[in-house]
Amino acid sequence: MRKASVPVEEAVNREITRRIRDFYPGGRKLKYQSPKPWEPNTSFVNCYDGPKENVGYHSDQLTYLGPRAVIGSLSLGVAREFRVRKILAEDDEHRKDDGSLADAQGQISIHLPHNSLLIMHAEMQEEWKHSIAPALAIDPHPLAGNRRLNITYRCYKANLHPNFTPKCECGVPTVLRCATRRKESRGRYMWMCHTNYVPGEKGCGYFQWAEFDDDGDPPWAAKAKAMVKTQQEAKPHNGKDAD
Ligand SMILES: O=C(O)CCC(=O)C(=O)O
Ligand SMILES: [Fe+2]
Repeated sequence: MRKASVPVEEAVNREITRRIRDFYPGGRKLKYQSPKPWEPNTSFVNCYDGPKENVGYHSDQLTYLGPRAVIGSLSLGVAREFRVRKILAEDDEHRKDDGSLADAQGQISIHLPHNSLLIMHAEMQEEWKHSIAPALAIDPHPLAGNRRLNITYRCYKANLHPNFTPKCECGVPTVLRCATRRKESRGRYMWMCHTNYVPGEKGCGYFQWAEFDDDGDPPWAAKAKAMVKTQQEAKPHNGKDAD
């Protein structure tokens, strides 16, 4: 996982630069996107054992990643299908008479063969949902058999550690979400009670709009940086001290 993170980091940074240059308005990074090179410090592994195992449509949690997060996603083993669809506001004009949004949401399928890298760029989690569809049939892989392994590389921001983010009335660190439902608030970020998202549990209903500067850092970024630096300096040295 660590070994692969090196070529993944290089490829992702190369593609971020290319995307900004060739596709973003004015050749500039998006508002709230980090201007710094992408450095993954966290990864998650998923194993899909057999064709039926899947993950439904979702966007990834932004709580520790912050706005406009980039995620590198490595596929190993059995080839599977990654699907993406656009998130539309509930009041979007695309809604059909029967209330469905299916047509406008579209659906794009991306084939993910063994050893491929998919990059979820800065607009992905806020504007799109993604899933791994169940497969009707799969071609077994010589090493992995019926399994597909997926490693997502992510960059957790030190200033979004729960030591710094707002806590709700339950006393628990809140989660960061992006508003998608209503046109007027679409694209704004909010801190919300985490328990609201635990099935069967009622949270305290805590809600606060989240503010970020142009580079996606929260208002407490300078304080957080100073505290992280102090903690690092206070840590005992790992190497041997000189005699
Ligand atoms: O398996 C994949 O390619 C996607 C996994 C995923 O969406 C996730 O871990 O959030
Ligand atoms: Fe995901």
